[in-house]
Amino acid sequence: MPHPEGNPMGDDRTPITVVTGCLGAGKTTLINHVLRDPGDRRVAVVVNDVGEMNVDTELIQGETDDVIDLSNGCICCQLQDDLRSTLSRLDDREFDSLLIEASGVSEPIPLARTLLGMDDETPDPTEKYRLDTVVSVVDTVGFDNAFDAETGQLSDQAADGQRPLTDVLVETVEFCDLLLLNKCDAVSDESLDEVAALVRELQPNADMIRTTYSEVPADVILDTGRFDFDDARQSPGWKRALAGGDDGHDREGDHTHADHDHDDHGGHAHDAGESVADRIETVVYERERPFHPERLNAWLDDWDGNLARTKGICWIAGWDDNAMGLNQAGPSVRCGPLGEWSPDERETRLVLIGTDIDEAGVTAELDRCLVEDEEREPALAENGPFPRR
Ligand SMILES: Nc1nc2c(ncn2[C@@H]2O[C@H](COP(=O)(O)OP(=O)(O)OP(=O)(O)O)[C@@H](O)[C@H]2O)c(=O)[nH]1
Repeated sequence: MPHPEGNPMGDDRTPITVVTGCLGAGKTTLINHVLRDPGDRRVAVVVNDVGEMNVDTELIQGETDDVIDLSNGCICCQLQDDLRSTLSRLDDREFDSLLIEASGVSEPIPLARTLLGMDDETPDPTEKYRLDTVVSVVDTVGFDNAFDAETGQLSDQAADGQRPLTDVLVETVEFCDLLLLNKCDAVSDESLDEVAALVRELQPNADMIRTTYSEVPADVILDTGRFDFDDARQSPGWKRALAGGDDGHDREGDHTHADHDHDDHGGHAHDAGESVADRIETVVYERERPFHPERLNAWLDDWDGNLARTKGICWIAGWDDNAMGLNQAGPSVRCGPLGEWSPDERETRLVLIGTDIDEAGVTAELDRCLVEDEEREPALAENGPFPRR
């Protein structure tokens, strides 16, 4: 079935749907489900696996002959060239939609940039294709565990030997236009509501559908005309909070006041009848004074299980020429130089998203990490704690 409003602006290029999500989330299950009942579309599939053997290709091959295997690397980095040349080789007249299953460790933004021809490499995929939909399949069981300070299961598994899975998990949620909360059969209703509320805070824009065995009709993910790169880049909850967008934040230029979403969440009183969604909070922390590196590092080490996501820039003493990007997703915390800034730009701007955050407490903790008036600013120590990777 074609896109209900026809191709956007008469665009007759072949639509691409990218399926992202962590290892084991249900991406292959989704693709097989769609291939079993694609309507009147012919669908080709590109499957990426980081290992030498692409198991998913074998799992999908039973459903269609049109499976292209890209393995032994990730299409968002090592296999970008292979992806471009594969797409250009394919005869796009043979199919109506192309599904790309990203590996469980693929970062969605570089992959989207490749598909949108934004890296100016040849062959340019946009000659034949348009990126149509980015679906993020969320393993609700894994998500629940990943952000649980007690278990923190995902954090123990190195995704590619370097990046913790929580990073990838959060990125795929933040950069998409459709979310499938999958494995709904395997979590309690309460956990599911909690995951849904947290996912919504991380990603306020994308449509969200609860699924079991990734069961959605094909036309929900194929040729939808949903994708817009700029919208997707601006949609993460932390970006909107920092920009003072429509998230209920009061930002009156008061850089010494941590703020949060009182309107949406009804303040701090957590009585028994309060829903999980009410307990998810976003706090903005802004200061024009540098952090003491050792104290900030100790605070980062002592990850508060209630904080699911912290993102933003920090001014860290000793690193005065560099805006330091802080990126925390569950127990994974990275912080390193993002680029130079001029002296009058220096400030810390952080967004903290989590459940039952004690706003005053976390603000006071962060304030204690700042360099005091009477303290001499620490010089950049050679063996200092930053960058943290
Ligand atoms: N209980 C339950 N299991 C599911 C569901 N969806 C998928 N699974 C199972 O979860 C496992 C992983 O599913 P896949 O579809 O292979 O996951 P994937 O995202 O393709 O995994 P990778 O390719 O390793 O990244 C399989 O055993 C599926 O049968 C679901 O909704 N509920």
